[in-house]
Amino acid sequence: AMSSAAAGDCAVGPTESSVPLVSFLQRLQSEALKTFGPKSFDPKLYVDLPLKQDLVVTEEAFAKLQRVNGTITLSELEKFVNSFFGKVGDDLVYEEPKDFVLEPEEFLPKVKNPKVRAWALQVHSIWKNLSRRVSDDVREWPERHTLLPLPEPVVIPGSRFREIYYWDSYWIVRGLLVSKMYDTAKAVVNNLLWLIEVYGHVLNGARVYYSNRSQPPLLTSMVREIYMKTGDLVFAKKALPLLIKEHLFWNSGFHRVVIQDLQGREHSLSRHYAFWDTPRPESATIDKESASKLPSDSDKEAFYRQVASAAETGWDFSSRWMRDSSDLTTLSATSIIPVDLNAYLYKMELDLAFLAKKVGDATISKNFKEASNARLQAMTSILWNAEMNQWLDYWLSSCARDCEDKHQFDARNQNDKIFASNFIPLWTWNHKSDTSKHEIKVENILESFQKSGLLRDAGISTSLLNSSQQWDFPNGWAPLQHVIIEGFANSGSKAARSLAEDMAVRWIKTNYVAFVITGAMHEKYDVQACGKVGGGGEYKPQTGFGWSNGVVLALLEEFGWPQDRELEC
Ligand SMILES: OC[C@H]1O[C@H](O[C@H]2O[C@H](CO)[C@@H](O)[C@H](O)[C@H]2O)[C@H](O)[C@@H](O)[C@@H]1O
Repeated sequence: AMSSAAAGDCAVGPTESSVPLVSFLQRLQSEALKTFGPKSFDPKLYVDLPLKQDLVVTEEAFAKLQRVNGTITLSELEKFVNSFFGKVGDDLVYEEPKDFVLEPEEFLPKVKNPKVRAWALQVHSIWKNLSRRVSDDVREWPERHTLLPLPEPVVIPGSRFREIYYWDSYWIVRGLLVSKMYDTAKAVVNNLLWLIEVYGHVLNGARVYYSNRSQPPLLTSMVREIYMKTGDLVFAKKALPLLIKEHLFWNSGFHRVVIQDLQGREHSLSRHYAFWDTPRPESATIDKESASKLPSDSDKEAFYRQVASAAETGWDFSSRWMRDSSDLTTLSATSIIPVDLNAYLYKMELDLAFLAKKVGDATISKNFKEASNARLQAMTSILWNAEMNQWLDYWLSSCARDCEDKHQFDARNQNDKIFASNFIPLWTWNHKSDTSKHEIKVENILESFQKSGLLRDAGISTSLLNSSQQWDFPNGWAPLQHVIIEGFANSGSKAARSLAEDMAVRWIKTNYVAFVITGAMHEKYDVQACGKVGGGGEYKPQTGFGWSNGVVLALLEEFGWPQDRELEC
């Protein structure tokens, strides 16, 4: 057994170098922690501060600040921050979305209950609060900002997440489509496409310090959803080459892993891998503290890579990526072939085949259909577990000499712990073609889900273990509810559709009750009781909140709400 992330976890690899502005802001961040103390300290705030003057001038003034016993005094630091920086968040200015109307035409036609309609309209109106555009200052002085100069208006998750995020955007787009805000949805996507143009992949978020990694890849899904609603072929055509570039990012280099099955067939699957081996700038003080017990610099570097790679999974953090669920330094995200990532990539391949066909490129379409077939085979051979009737993450047993080496399949390496992600492939599953070929039966998956213990009074839990990390029990997250509900709803089974509706009702009710109690939509909820908000993890729970709003609207659109159904729990 390996005790730390360093042991054979494929953690030595390419790294990006930090830009001078981020290195300086990180120094400011660690000084600020000394001066202000840990109470209510959010390290991200410091790397988001916009500079008023050039870095050299700011650094000179910083070096001259007075210290007492090695610590900058409170008044000195406050004065310095006020004089040399704009307010955090000033780099993204409020922008009224042009396609927002108070009550869109044909809004949620299946919602018959007036109280639910009224609340849905309130949720819809939150898009106005979450809409921004990059300030002129960022365009004029990009080197003074960690925010990237995105070309079009954005919609943010909310609170400390004051920039665009990759996978959050999928559910934001789904919600915007329900709100008939097609131009705003296209603008969100155009920004993400711009990131591919500039960096070769979609970044975790639109800050320069997020460029070392991506997040769960759902951009083709966004383009496809928008195309389905608008029929805009020009939009789809423009997106296609960049989406193909993104596919290559996830299927080459350190993201690609080859595994040979017991019949000797080779399968290519993907994993998460960040190009980073130092603390995450937005959480550097926390990462350094976590790494402090590791013995050597190389152990620390390996740990930092695992931390950043776990952030790429979107599940930061979770016992899912840890060898010992009580010890964060055992994070080993690069040693796992994740079920959800490969399900999203399977969908990416199907989406690319679909979009290519629409724009008239039969060869590209055929190539991606073949790629999707190959991934389906790979997922069935390596990740599917026929006894448990669910897909399981696969642990890579060694890194061998380098990460390009072939791995040999060993059934004991499937992780038999229950996570919500074990059921995500159902979302991308074609119940007409995929089931018959592989003897994977929706009814069996449904039974295994019902027995799993994941479904609680107020939604689907992320896992069964309370590790105090935020992507574990008892937290329920909107994106996971949505893909599992949609997976069962569209699975072709009546029983599965009925469970899906039941889960949608639980989720909508808990969001509503928490909204009434707190006046806000939340980033995560506690699935143990209706109206309870989530917790755990390294930052204070946030409100806003992009994906929660999007999922409520999307579920209401799909299932509606009868006149006589209560909204309270
Ligand atoms: O600042 C800590 C981490 O915060 C982000 O992760 C969380 O919020 C994101 C925005 O809602 C969400 O996409 C992610 O799933 C959450 O875990 C950020 O993405 C991390 O990179 C960052 O280190």
